[in-house]
Amino acid sequence: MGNHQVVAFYIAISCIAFVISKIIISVLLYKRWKRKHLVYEDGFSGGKMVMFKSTAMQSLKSNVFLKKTLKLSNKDIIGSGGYGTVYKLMIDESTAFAVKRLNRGTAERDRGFERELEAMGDIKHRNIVTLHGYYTAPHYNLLIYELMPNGSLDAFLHGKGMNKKLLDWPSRYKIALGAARGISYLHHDCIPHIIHRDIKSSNILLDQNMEARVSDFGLATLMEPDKTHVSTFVAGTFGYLAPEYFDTGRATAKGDVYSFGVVLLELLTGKKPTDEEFIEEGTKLVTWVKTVVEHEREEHVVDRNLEDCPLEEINSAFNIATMCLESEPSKRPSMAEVVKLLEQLKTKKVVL
Ligand SMILES: Nc1ncnc2c1ncn2[C@@H]1O[C@H](COP(=O)(O)OP(=O)(O)OP(=O)(O)O)[C@@H](O)[C@H]1O
Repeated sequence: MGNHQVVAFYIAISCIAFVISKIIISVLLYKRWKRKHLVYEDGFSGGKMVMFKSTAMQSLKSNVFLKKTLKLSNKDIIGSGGYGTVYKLMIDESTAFAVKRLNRGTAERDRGFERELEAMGDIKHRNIVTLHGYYTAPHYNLLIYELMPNGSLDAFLHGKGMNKKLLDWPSRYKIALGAARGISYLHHDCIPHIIHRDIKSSNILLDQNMEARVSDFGLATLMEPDKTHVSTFVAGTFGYLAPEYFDTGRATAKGDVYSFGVVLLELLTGKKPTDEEFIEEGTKLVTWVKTVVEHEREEHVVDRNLEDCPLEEINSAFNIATMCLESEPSKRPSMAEVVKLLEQLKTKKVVL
């Protein structure tokens, strides 16, 4: 064999080895995926259900689950948002799930579904709602979550009639700290890091122990490790959006910090950032509170139901909110720092 033939032989061997190794890796990855997921094809509607294996799902019979999911109707609705309707799926006396239906049709809706799967697929954290699986059919998609029996923080604080319930300061503090821990996990511990982009009180759900769980990842954006921002179309909810995001469309972790600051103000004042009273006056909850805090008159904005609570703690919480709401993003603390500040507030190590 001449020199050229030897080189060609080695190149051919390397190529074949490369292709075989790729095939083996793909098969192993697929096997791993199959081990973690249960897939049910529904021949009737042309849909496919994928459930993530977990202890909660272990005892469920696939056909019962699929049948009940497909039978959901208006009487099962427990909430609705701009992107979809949420249903309560009762499997038996002791097992229930929340199912969010997203109608297909626009690219943006399909993207929201994909984003939610990309961001939530592998997340397990006590302050983030667990996604148990999904169903995809030609005209709609379903996301299957853990059911949060106490609904959303928004309904607790601003619900009408029976839905509005009184929350004392220890409960509000626990919710603030839990939500901060959930967002901090997304920002600092997930690889790639995740920016939520729609932190607000209706996306903070409450479990049976009134522990906060961050939900709704329909706008979430994964961050490449070397990036500090992602340019997107401006989305989210008026009243919670950071000013720089509104102006430039650059989504950063500091934008979530700002939105968290608004939620903290909501917990302290009991006021809704999207209240007509603010919109009519052409102002915002943030501007109103900042002016009052500057004059050290926090007691004028504190929710009446918190009037008998430790003033020192309330004032420190106001100061943490003010830090999160700095107009200059670099002056805002990171979510990890916010968690520390909130923890120190209770142990009284911090005087802000
Ligand atoms: N896992 C869940 N358990 C219990 N209730 C839920 C769950 N997920 C959502 N909900 C209820 O459904 C409501 C609507 O949720 P959804 O995420 O669709 O909309 P939103 O966050 O209120 O608004 P938007 O999607 O427009 O930002 C929530 O406010 C909550 O009351």
